[in-house]
Amino acid sequence: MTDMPLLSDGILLPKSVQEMSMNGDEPPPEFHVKDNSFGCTYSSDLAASGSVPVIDLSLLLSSKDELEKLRLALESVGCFQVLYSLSSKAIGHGISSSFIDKVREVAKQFFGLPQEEKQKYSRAVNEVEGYGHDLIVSEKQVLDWNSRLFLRVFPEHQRKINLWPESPDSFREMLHEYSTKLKQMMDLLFKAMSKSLNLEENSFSDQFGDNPVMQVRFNFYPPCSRPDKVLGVKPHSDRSGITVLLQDEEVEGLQIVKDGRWITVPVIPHALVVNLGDQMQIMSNGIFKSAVHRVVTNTDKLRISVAMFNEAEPEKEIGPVEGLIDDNRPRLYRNVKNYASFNYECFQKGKVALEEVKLHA
Ligand SMILES: O=C(O)CCC(=O)C(=O)O
Ligand SMILES: [Fe+2]
Repeated sequence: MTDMPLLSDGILLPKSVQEMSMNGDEPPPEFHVKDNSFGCTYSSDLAASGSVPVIDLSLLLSSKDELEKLRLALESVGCFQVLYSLSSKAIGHGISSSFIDKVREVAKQFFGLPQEEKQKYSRAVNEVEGYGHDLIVSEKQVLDWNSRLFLRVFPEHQRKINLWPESPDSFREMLHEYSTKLKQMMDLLFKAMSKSLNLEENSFSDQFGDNPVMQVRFNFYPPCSRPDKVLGVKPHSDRSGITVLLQDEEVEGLQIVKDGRWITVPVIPHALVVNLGDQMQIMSNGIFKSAVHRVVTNTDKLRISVAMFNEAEPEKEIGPVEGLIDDNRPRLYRNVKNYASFNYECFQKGKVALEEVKLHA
């Protein structure tokens, strides 16, 4: 690692994954997966195309069966796909397939810009927002084979608009519209999740506060010559309440753990993937599972995904909802504030945040 630039709190490899991919370079050892800490062996042989429940958003608040399907999905894998209808009127949140095509197109155009242009939005040291790659912050860390653009979208007054690309032209407008629509969808999902557990509709959203944080992450995974050794994203669970993920329109790569095995989340037209995050696992007193997931690489196709995350206002304390604590199910987690920064501290120490907030009997 001698000729790598040394930053005050992290090391950046001299070449971006995009450059290495274009040159056909062998990924350096910093990217090689050795093992993982989630009890699943890293082996692509284990990955099977398994089923992930598909839920119709337009039925969620009116159909008991659909609500039951949601609850079962969240109690088992913490992941489902949600169909947004082709007709925007049918749902009310106004997501049409042509708008989804636009989001994908704009994301593709951004990642297709020359490196110097994208560097304009590159993040400052120790600041998570902006365009960039993994920094090495600990010796044990294995790097992810991706570039990404990470931005805060809500609360609106906290947007760092100078980090929002000016090119392509429609980027900012698209992102504002996309995040507004997804906020509505997340509100609806929070209500449905409460209802599915026989709780008051606002049980989860009240804990998130009036101005919950929302962030977006545009992920770009270039082809990789060693998919047997290198992951697009290592196994992790999201720190969010929920994550709504727009997968690439044709290239699969996302896998989740189901019954101790990795299964591929298939690409379904007109569907968004919903992953439950740690904050919802905490608020549901462990009834809902934060989905453990990863992204695999492939040798010849690039893949783009767009992940939208919500989290509680940092100064609000979150914890298990009272109605979900009883003698049979004692309180599993302590209350916690600012889970985002707590999660990052744990990551730097090689610890799992969700384990650290667990109450041990
Ligand atoms: O690219 C994907 O499918 C998933 C990305 C992901 O897990 C994340 O951004 O947290
Ligand atoms: Fe994730």
